[in-house]
Amino acid sequence: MAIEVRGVSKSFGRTPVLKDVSVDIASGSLTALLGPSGGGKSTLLRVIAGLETPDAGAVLISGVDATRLSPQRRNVGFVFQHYAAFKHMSVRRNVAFGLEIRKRPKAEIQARVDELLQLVHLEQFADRYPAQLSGGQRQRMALARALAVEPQVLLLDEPFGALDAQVRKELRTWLRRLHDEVHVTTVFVTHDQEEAMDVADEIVVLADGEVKQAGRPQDLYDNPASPFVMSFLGPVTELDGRLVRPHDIDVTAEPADGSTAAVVNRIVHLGFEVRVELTAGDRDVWAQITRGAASRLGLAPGDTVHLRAVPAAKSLAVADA
Ligand SMILES: Nc1ncnc2c1ncn2[C@@H]1O[C@H](COP(=O)(O)OP(=O)(O)OP(=O)(O)O)[C@@H](O)[C@H]1O
Repeated sequence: MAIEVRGVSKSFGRTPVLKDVSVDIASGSLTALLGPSGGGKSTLLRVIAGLETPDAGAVLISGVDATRLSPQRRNVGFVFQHYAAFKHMSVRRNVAFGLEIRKRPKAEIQARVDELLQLVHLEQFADRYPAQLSGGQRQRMALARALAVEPQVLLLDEPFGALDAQVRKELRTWLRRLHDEVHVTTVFVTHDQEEAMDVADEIVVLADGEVKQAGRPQDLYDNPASPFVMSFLGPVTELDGRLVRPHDIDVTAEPADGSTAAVVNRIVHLGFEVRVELTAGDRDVWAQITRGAASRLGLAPGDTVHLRAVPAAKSLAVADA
């Protein structure tokens, strides 16, 4: 179901946390709310869920004004970072919980829970207790529980935030696949741009309570609306007063039209790529080049080289920051 957030504002005391926020979330999409800590992501998610009431503006779910509806009546599933499972209940009972309180017939519950456990690859753990699962398995159980009642919308607040990097990566791939199977409109909060780029169809960049930009990951990366978005979505460096992506800088031994001389300080080999740290005038700058390019140039600290942004490079004036 599509979600429309229209002109939502919310303050806690005198502090505005959401300022006239409007967001369109397409039906069946997987959308990331991405931004720095304290930017208002969780608050926006809670407003969509009905756990917070906005001071102004509206939330429409599937075209219906849900602003004054209780969370229960919005038909949303919710998963938090520190998911609280029922410790004394088996995985199966945890997943069944929402269906049991809705007094669904036993056979239906059993069939649905089996299907969900399969979907989240926990069928062999059905009779374990939450304490006997790994963190990643517990989060998958939380997702199965949220999906059990067939929500129209799934809202995930840093669902993998507390897990280590490797498990996070596995779970986000898994979430993407799950979403491709069930297509429930999903919004997840993250402060990790790589996670957002990897998983989401759409990214909404939220900072200081405002939507800084929204769009497809590649579009935001290639055409950031501001230096803030550009630096939030990937590495940047400054060359001649402009922000550019370090992989968009050409490093040459000889000067070229419009190039800037720079002195090599340090060369860092990062597997396939090489990070070259330099000083141009009184400014630090870095370029990311391939191993092949680095060895062709025969770079060494103290060398003077010449830098130029490649012709198609996206760059923004630093003064806009
Ligand atoms: N119930 C509340 N009462 C008072 N202030 C709050 C409340 N909830 C959130 N805030 C404040 O609102 C601001 C935005 O918080 P929010 O949790 O929405 O940000 P966030 O982008 O999700 O950050 P994080 O990534 O750290 O979770 C913060 O400054 C926070 O301290």
